[in-house]
Amino acid sequence: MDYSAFAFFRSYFHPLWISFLIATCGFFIIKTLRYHLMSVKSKIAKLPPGPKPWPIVGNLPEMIANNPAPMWIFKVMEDLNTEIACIRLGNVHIIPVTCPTIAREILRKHDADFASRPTTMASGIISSGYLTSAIAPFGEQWKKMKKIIVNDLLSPQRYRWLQDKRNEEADNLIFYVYNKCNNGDLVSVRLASQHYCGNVYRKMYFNTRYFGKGMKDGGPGLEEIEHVDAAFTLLKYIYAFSASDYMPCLRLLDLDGHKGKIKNAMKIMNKYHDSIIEERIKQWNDGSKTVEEDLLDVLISLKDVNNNPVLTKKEIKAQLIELMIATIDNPSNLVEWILAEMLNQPELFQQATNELDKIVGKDRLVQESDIPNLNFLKACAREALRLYPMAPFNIPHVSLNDTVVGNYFIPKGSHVLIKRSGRNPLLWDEPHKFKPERHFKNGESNIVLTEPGLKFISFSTGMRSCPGVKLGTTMTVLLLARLLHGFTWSIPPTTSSISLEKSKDDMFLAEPLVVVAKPRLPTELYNFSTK
Ligand code: HEM
Repeated sequence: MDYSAFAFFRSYFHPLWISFLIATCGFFIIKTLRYHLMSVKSKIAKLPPGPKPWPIVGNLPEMIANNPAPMWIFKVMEDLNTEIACIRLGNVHIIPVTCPTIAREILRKHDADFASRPTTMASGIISSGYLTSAIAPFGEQWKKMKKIIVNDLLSPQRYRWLQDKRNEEADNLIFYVYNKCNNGDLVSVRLASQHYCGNVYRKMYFNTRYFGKGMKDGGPGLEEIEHVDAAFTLLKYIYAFSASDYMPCLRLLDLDGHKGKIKNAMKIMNKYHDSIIEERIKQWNDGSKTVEEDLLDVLISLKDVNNNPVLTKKEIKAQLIELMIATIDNPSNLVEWILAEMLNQPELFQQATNELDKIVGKDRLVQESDIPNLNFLKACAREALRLYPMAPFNIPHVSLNDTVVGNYFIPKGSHVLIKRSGRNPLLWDEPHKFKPERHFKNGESNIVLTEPGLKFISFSTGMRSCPGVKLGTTMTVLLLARLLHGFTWSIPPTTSSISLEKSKDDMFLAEPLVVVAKPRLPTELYNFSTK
């Protein structure tokens, strides 16, 4: 054997090479076996139980006859006594899931298999053709936008950078409610909460509270009310089971009127956003703007390695609309429900204010830095997430592969809908009762709003989970804390009790909570010169 042949032999039979070869072969053998196992399993496994579909239209007739669709789906599951079902709408398999164990199997074990989103009429319009992150199906565009949201908009440094803007809006909330009290007006908790969330959003992204002239009492003007209402309209219709999504031949007809409502709401959003975005891009291009002052500046200034803008104007516009929907809905809805529950259980008010007076005292306003110590308040927010989520189902996940879950076959392309509220009597005692103290049961001393066990869905888990945990928690808890620390709340004399009835066609309280607020802190704490 000459030297080169020996070297060849030595290099190819080096133990490292052999280990590498064994590992590679092992990997491919396991992958192939897993693939075969899955196809065998999927041949054996059956679809989850569900109502018998009609030819072509599937269960669409029943869905249309039983509005609202989510309630009908829950009823179908109850009648079938199942925690996972299969309902066929047109040729789409809808897989509703009400069981945390199966939810964990989907969002943890098979996370990558369920990492896509449906393409619907509404989501296509709202995201300008899937240019955004939450709505976009799995793919390069989703990866690009999610990375920007996580790294450039919601990073810990950015969160600290935006603190003054959030503080201004927390102060403005107190100022506005105080002015209402002083005028002897009742306070709409819904309006105050939604307005606070809208303000935080506008301040963070557009560096302004008002799109119009503004209001002296700190409240919303017509423009801000229109802006927030448009966002809630988009939210209401984005995944609203429009028949035309399952029967494309109906698309042109807009039979349920969803398309018209979405287009109107988009017109309003664009009316307020577009001119600001366009003017700002111009200012950066002509050099009249050089310092980043808000997140719109951040998005415009993102550059690739060749110093070209990372985002197009269209992408910025679409992403800002999606972020508005993502930011404002949950905190305002949760806080309205919490106050309604507290008005019916005054001892909860007492516990909350005891905590606030102990941690914060009465000679300053509650701040973001107090949140880690406000465990009872966080337990209230957690309890509201368990009972009163903003939507009946998590944002739909779409399966990218044939998969077996809970021993059932889930075909590629299925829309998986995981129930958000957690009211299973096997997991919760008195499941329908608002009992914040249940979250301290296991000696918990640091309450958080996340629920990785998916006993209810708060921020979800896995690849498509919410990147806004920190901001969402801060906005929810600070909104609640400011309202409870700054004011004593009571039922108007003309009302006997607060109804906890849920609205018929969405997840809000049926009637907006309009109640009496009285200042409970020294007068000087309410005097702000609002910006
Ligand atoms: C209390 C407040 C909030 C709650 C309860 C909440 C909850 C959720 C939930 C349940 C999802 C769906 C996860 C899934 O598909 O499995 C989600 C997605 C998302 N949220 Fe939030 N969210 C909150 C606040 C925010 C905020 C403040 C932002 C950003 C500023 C945000 C941005 C997003 C985005 C971009 C997604 C889509 C992620 C993806 O598809 O990859 N959220 N959120």
